[in-house]
Amino acid sequence: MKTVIIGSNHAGIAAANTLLDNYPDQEVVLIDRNTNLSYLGCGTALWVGRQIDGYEGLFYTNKEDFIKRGAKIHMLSTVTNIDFDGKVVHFDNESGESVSESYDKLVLATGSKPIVPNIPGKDLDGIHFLKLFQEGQAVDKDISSEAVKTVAVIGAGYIGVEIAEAAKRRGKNVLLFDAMPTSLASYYDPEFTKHMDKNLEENGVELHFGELATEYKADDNGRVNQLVTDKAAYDVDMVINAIGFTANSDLGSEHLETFRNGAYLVDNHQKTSDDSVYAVGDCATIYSNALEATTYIALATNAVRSGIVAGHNIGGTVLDSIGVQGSNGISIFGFNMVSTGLSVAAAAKNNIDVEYTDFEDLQKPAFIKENGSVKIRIVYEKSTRRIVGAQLASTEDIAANIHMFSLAIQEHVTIDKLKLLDIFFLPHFNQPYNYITMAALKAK
Ligand SMILES: Cc1cc2nc3c(=O)[nH]c(=O)nc-3n(C[C@H](O)[C@H](O)[C@H](O)COP(=O)(O)OP(=O)(O)OC[C@H]3O[C@@H](n4cnc5c(N)ncnc54)[C@H](O)[C@@H]3O)c2cc1C
Ligand SMILES: NC(=O)c1ccc[n+]([C@@H]2O[C@H](COP(=O)([O-])OP(=O)(O)OC[C@H]3O[C@@H](n4cnc5c(N)ncnc54)[C@H](O)[C@@H]3O)[C@@H](O)[C@H]2O)c1
Repeated sequence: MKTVIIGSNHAGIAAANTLLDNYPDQEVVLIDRNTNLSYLGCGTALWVGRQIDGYEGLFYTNKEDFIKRGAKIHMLSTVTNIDFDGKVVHFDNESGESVSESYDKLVLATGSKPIVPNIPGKDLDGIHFLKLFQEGQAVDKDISSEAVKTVAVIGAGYIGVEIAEAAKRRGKNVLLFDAMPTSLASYYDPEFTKHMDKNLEENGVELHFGELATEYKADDNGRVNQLVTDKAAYDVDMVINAIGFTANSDLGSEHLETFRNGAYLVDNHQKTSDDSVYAVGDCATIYSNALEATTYIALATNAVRSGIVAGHNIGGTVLDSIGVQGSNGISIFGFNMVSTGLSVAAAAKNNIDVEYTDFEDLQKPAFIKENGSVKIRIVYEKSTRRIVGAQLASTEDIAANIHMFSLAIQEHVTIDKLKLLDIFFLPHFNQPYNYITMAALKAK
């Protein structure tokens, strides 16, 4: 059995690893247009902001490793066309020749592409995106220039907020814009984002929310020097666009069924509408246990798990995807936020009638000196009382809490089941009347 995988980043790599590690008879071919594989984009802001020494540690595998394990891998090779009936993938290889690979099974792991703001001046010099390693290098180079004093970041989602912090850490004036009235509006309710907004402001990031970029203007050399919005004009030396990703499904969208954003529609084996074709990671849909529906969530964590599921099903072991909660986290200037499932705002947008319960308390008993306050919100469906989301914010390390809520959503746990849940107590870590128990007990 020969499997061709198009795209060898997180999702494609996970599918390839699963096949190579578990099914020795499988012939695996990887094709990718990039020079590198396995780049952890999550490290870009850490590297650009000089919180880590360099980018070298941001790759976890390479071409040679796949060759050693018996796979064939074509890097710098762009797939131009797929003959789904004849089961052949056509691509331009590293030498520029048009070549092909036949397949028994095909895995589409072509990921996502940044959404481009469609405004005048969008192609000027000094305007960046932040997806590929090479784009991270370009941003780092520009930020390292003395001439760049003011950086505008368009989009205050995860990439925008993280790179705004990085640019600030490099001593730049940073202007952060978003169409929404707060940062991180897709992940948290305003009661939580207001703390992140305050944190950004206190650290010198200038916030411009509810303000839309309408034009980028250039100097005589064709480099951006002004950002015009629906409210004002700002002199800037560099722009970073981060207004979200969309699925990169150009190769198969005419042949395969797709979701409303163009992502390949897949079943719980990651199989598309073509029996021989699987799709994984950011180019595919995913099942949300909170929504109880198919949706689109571009995250590396989902990419890895979907690659594993596809790999096993292709290899011959039936493995059902268990769906996801879209769990995510962010840490900015020492302030941490994590969320899973639906916020109250996201539930409303999806016509799910919810209640929520909030609580705020110190992480540890007051007699412990190093201690921060934690704010928690648990969101549950009114009719069934199943938990559909949770959000936490603190200067404390609260990250691991969210995994429990992720499992609760996956397993349809009700808010009432959480009230007397056995949660250990040790003053080094938490309180006997801890905020999870207290929030659950307070639920209406
Ligand atoms: C700056 C940044 C920070 C992030 N931080 C986090 C984080 O902290 N946590 C998290 O969970 N997620 C994070 N993400 C999201 C995460 O990186 C993506 O969800 C993940 O990369 C998706 O993996 P993928 O393999 O599906 O797709 P991609 O990473 O998009 O890879 C797709 C691959 O397909 C190749 N390809 C596409 N078309 C073709 C073609 N025609 N021919 C050949 N090859 C092709 C591309 O070259 C690429 O290598 C971050 C993303 C960015 C950009
Ligand atoms: N910490 C993490 O887990 C992490 C880090 C980086 C990226 N990612 C993932 O990568 C993907 C891409 O990240 P992203 O930050 O580009 O997307 P995002 O969806 O997190 O944020 C996009 C932001 O852009 C705003 N926006 C949309 N259109 C706009 C417009 N015309 N003008 C101004 N603002 C506009 C939205 O309101 C939103 O706040 C996401 O799926 C994200 O979850 C995750």
